[in-house]
Amino acid sequence: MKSPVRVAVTGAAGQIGYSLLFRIASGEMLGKDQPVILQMLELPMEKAQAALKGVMMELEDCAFPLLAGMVGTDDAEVAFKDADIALLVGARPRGPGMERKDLLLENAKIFTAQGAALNKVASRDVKVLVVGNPANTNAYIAMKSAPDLPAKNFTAMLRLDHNRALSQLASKAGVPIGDIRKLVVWGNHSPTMYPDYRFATANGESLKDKVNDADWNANEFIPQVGKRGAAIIEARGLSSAASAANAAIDHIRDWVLGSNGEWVTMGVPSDGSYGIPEGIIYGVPVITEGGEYKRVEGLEIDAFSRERMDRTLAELEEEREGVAHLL
Ligand SMILES: NC(=O)c1ccc[n+]([C@@H]2O[C@H](COP(=O)([O-])OP(=O)(O)OC[C@H]3O[C@@H](n4cnc5c(N)ncnc54)[C@H](O)[C@@H]3O)[C@@H](O)[C@H]2O)c1
Ligand SMILES: O=C(O)C[C@H](O)C(=O)O
Repeated sequence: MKSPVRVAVTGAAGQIGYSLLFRIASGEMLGKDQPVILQMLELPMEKAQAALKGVMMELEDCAFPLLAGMVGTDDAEVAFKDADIALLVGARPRGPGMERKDLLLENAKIFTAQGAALNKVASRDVKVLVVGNPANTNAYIAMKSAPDLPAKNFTAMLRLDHNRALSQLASKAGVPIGDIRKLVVWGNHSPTMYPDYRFATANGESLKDKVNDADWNANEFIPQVGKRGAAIIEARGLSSAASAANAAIDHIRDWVLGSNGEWVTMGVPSDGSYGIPEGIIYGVPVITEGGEYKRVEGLEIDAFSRERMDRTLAELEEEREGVAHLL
């Protein structure tokens, strides 16, 4: 039997938490042979703590053989103690009509405090995934607030965007989702993101050549993927939860267990490649192996792509400026 992995989840009693925790405990994230200890953080408020207690009762009632322990707390240093993986979900979500920018300052404070707590008590190898919005900039804040941890350990979730793009492309090209390779979503998890299917293939065939529709790309695919979060909020009255939890599972599973040579999108601190200034947390194509991610390098960036990539970068730089006084 493997020794248990400590998985911290913040916002554990929220919508995403409720879709996420049970799948982690059942082995869908780290494997059916990997015991986990769930370390769950919620706000120090009676209602949030009561809801967390209820979630823990339900976890108990599932009798998951892989669930080797549980901690429920309102103290980040307890939740992050020796954590191997930290899923930073807890933050205020957007409501109808709100832009991600509206959340920036409100949620930023959470990530300075949680970055500092991770810095103090988490495993030095902790893998951090920020889901709470604005996810890229929150990951940047947490990374900057944790100077003793390697910057590469901090990532933001663009996997939901990647998965959304996969579905849309599969439907347009008339190919099974599982056949699609080499898709990427560049940049910020916001409407400026750039889903890029120029390199995508299905069974070796170029999907750009197959689809051959620049108008669809510019006027349907890119905006629809970018605005999908708002469309879900409009339809549900609540932001996406099950699909977000699913993407978080995909992101961590691939990071830990490997992507078998396939491209996946992760928001990671830039190394300066592709004209993205170092340190900015930007969605890029990566291949994961042995618990590490490696950027796909040397892709050609044409003029259309450059313009899109610079636009989403400009937004990230603006967000970074907006929180500079907190760091
Ligand atoms: N990156 C993505 O693709 C993506 C997708 C969907 C949602 N999101 C974001 O994820 C976040 C959570 O969404 P949700 O629908 O679960 O929201 P929710 O309101 O249902 O749950 C959030 C939970 O976090 C808790 N919380 C708030 N501040 C906290 C703190 N400082 N420490 C611990 N817990 C805290 C709240 O009490 C609440 O239970 C939102 O910011 C949302 O916008 C991101
Ligand atoms: O769009 C939102 O605010 C929620 C989430 O980020 C999403 O993309 O569904």
